[in-house]
Amino acid sequence: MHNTNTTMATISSFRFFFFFSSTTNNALMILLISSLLLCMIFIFNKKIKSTKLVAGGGLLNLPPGPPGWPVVGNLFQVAFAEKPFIHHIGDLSRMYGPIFTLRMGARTLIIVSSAELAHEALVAKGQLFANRPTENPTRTIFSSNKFSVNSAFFGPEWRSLRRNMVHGMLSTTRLKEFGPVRQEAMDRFVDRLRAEAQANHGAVWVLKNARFAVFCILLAMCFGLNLDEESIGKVEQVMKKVLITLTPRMDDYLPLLRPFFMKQMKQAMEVRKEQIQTIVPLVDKRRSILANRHLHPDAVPFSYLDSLFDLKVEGRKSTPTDVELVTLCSEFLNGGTDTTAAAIEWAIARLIENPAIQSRLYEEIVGVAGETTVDEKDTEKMPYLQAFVKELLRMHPPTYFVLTHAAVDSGAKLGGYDVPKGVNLELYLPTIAGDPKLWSNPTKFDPDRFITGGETADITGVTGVRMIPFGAGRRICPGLGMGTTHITLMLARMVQALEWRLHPSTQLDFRSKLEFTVVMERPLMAMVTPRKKKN
Ligand code: HEM
Repeated sequence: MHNTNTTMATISSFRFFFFFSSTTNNALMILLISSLLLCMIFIFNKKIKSTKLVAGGGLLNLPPGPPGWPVVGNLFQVAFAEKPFIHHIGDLSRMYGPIFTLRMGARTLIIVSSAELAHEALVAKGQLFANRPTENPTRTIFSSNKFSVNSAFFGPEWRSLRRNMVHGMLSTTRLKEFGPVRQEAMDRFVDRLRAEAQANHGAVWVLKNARFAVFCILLAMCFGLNLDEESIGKVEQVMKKVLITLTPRMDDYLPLLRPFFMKQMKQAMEVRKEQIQTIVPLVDKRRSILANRHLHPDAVPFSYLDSLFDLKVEGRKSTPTDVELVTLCSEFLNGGTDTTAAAIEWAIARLIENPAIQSRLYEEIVGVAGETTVDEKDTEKMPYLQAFVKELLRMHPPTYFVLTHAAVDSGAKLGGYDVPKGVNLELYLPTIAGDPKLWSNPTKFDPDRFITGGETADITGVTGVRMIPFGAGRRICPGLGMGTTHITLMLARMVQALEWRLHPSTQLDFRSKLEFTVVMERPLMAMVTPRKKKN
């Protein structure tokens, strides 16, 4: 999820309407709304004639905007709607087809929602649409002027950063080296769940615990430091603040309003300062360990940060500065935390909904691991668990959209339509993985579709797009392997150690909301019972 350190902030790029609920000053509000009107009238007249333009009518069942002002209808409806318009993308694509244009203030978004067009954009014409759009001033600061893998323009700088992340840290070999770190983090995770259950009559918060567990692993991989829980918690809080700060605001869509957002900009700068003050000491600590290895025989042998210290980036003379290291490390931490935790929350909800699936998973785990604690090698021998994770990512991709893409050059065409250079290209995932033309009974959660059902899915999208929870093509998530490893191992450990049931005071509710990633609208509180054997 994904700008800057923000896998997720870009993905939640439609949450700017929340701004309204947090503004208290009425006079400022009136001023803002009048400026907004003026802006709409004067700025947004250029049209992309070739794709269908959603002109307000139909969206959220509100009356259409005045003729000739397509943006007015949309922006107002989006800004004042109680529900995020993101929930209406499916309706919009049914109405306007798999490619349409939305005008959001000064930004133009082309929304793509079919497998065919996603394949064309990301794979067949991947090179043409592998760029990222320009950023707002807040993001530019947090991304050190687009010096991160997810935010960099398509070009040599991006290639160097991405190659380093993949080979330096996310390759299969590196992933294996960090097996013991994951195993230890999983032991602590299961202990935490047991302790929380014991203290709360069997109840546990799924998302919060999963988030913390995966954050611990990523932190160890990123800095190669063994931190205590309190220090980990502090870094986690700062990273959360960063994500909140990067949530798009009204002035991102209407830059003329920026003078009214000076206070928010100042607050953002304070968060950036706090982020730097929190991360730089970790960078220094690792530097000192590397300089005095003989004094730290138990130190983690390698970390992502180590690969960055001497990184030669194409087209640059110097290695990354400390502030740039903060940006790159934050991207690493944020990229895999909320995405994985969200997947775990949905997974547990599905296990609670389907006790038969839960029993089958447990039996598979016991059948392979026996009396021992299940590990990564065991999970490779568990076809049902693998199918469960695939089905999970099909029905509950942790993000609604891949990160925003953009055309590298002018003249690019998608589905026969023009895609101008400065436009945001947004690929919507749920309509692809839920397409009845591609999947049998797509609304049913059924891991067996991948076993007895004969359905297949190449989640990289190379051989055809059917479900692409990690995107596809040049910008595909480099953490695909690590993300699925974490989800699979966490689930195996959670099911082996505990039996999961619904908390009596709650109902299962599969509605979703955006909180950096797509999480359950009502955070899942589950009841757990330790399995007889102590794992
Ligand atoms: C379940 C886990 C994860 C999911 C569902 C996920 C999903 C995604 C998606 C949809 C994208 C956008 C692809 C595009 O723009 O076409 C992305 C990009 C990215 N992800 Fe992940 N991700 C996960 C885990 C991770 C992890 C563990 C890391 C690293 C530690 C990571 C780092 C990144 C980076 C750096 C990018 C930007 C790639 C680029 O622009 O070249 N992600 N991810």
